[in-house]
Amino acid sequence: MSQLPSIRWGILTTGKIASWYVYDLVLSRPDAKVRHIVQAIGTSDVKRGKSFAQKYCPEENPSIYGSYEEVYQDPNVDIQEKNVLCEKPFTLNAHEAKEVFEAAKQKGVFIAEAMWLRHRPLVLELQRLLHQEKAIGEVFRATSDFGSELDIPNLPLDKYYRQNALGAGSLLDMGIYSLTWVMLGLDDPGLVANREKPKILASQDHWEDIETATSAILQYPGRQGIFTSTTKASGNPDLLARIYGTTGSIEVHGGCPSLPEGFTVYPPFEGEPGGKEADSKITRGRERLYDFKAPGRGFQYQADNIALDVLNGKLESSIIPQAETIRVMEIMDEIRRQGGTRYPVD
Ligand SMILES: NC(=O)C1=CN([C@@H]2O[C@H](COP(=O)(O)OP(=O)(O)OC[C@H]3O[C@@H](n4cnc5c(N)ncnc54)[C@H](OP(=O)(O)O)[C@@H]3O)[C@@H](O)[C@H]2O)C=CC1
Ligand SMILES: O=C1OC[C@@H](O)[C@H](O)[C@H]1O
Repeated sequence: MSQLPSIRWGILTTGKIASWYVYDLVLSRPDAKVRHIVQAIGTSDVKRGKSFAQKYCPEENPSIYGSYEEVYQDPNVDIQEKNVLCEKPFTLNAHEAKEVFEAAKQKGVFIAEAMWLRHRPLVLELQRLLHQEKAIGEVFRATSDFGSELDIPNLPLDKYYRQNALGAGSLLDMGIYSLTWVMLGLDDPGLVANREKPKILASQDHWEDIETATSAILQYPGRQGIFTSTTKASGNPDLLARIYGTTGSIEVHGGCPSLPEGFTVYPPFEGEPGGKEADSKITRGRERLYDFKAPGRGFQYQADNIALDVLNGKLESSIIPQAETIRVMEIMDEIRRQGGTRYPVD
C-alpha cells in the first residue's frame, strides 16, 4: 500500500504537450515522491478526450469534459481553479504574466510556470557544480541554440506556430530554453545580485510577420550569454549548451535543449592553434561525464516538485519563483522589441 501523498490533476487540452505530460505523470517509478492522479481532462472535443485518456492514462478513468470551465468547476480536482501549473511560455509578455500572478495572489492560489527544464536533477547538479563547487572557476560565458525545422509556410493556419495571437515564433517556443540555459550557466541562484536584468542586444528574422530566427546577447558585468533559436533548421544534439569558466568548460548534450541527457566537464584546452609544429593541435585533458538519462521525458520531476509545493501550502514554485518567470518574460519582451516581433497583446 502506497504511503505517498496524492494529488488530483485536471488537464486542460489534449495537444502534444498534454500527452507528453500525462505519459510521465502516470509512469510507474521507484523514485516517485507523490501519487499523481489524472482526475479530469478538459478539451474542445470530448471524443478526442476519451481516446487521449485511453492512450495515455488507461488506468486512471478521468472525467472528460467538453470545456475547460468544467474542469475548473470539478471539486475533485486539486490542480485547477485553486492551483495552476501553466505551460511555458507562461504568457505572451511580462505585462500579462504580472496580471495573472496578481489575480492568483488575490485568490490566494498557487500558480507556476511549467518550465520543466529547471526541475531536472541534471540542472540542479549542474548549478551546484557551477556555482557552489566552482568546478570550472568563474563562469564568464554561456552559449546555447535550440533549432527545430518546421515548415512554417505550409503548416495549417490553426497551429499556434502560424498565429501571432498565440505567440508564434521560435523565441517563445524554443528560444525560452536556450535563454534558460545561458541564464542557468551565468546566474548563481544563491546571489540576489545575479537576478539583475542583463543588457540585451538582439536581432530576429521573419517569414511574413512570423518570427523564424532569434539571436541575442545578454551582457552582464564581466559575463556574456549568447543564445539562438530558429524554426528554419534543427540543432545539434551533441552540444545543447556550452558554459565557459576560467578553469574549464561544460558541454550539455541530449535530444534537444528541453531534453538534456547529460553533461561533460572539461579542463581547459591546451596547445596553440596553428602552432609551430606541423601537427600541432588543440587538445584537452581528461573529461568527466555526468549521465542523467531519465525514464519517460522527465516531466515527473516537475510534477513531484509542484505537487509537494501545493501540498505544503506554498503559493509559488521554489524552483521557478514568479519573479523569475517575469524576469524571463521581460528579457523576451526586449528581444522582441529590438527584433521587431509584435503580438496583438503588446
Ligand atoms: N514543455 C514542453 O516540452 C513543451 C511545451 N509546449 C508548449 O505547450 C503549448 C501547447 O503546445 P502543443 O501541445 O505542442 O500544441 P498542440 O497544437 O499540440 O495543442 C494545443 C492544444 O491547445 C488547445 N487549444 C486551445 N485553444 C486553442 C487555439 N486557439 N488554437 C489551437 N489550440 C487550442 C487544443 O486542445 P483541445 O482541442 O483538446 O481543447 C489543442 O489541442 C505551447 O505553449 C508550447 O510552447 C509544447 C511542446 C513541448
Ligand atoms: O517546449 C517545447 O519543447 C520541445 C519542442 O519541440 C517544442 O516545440 C517546444 O514547445
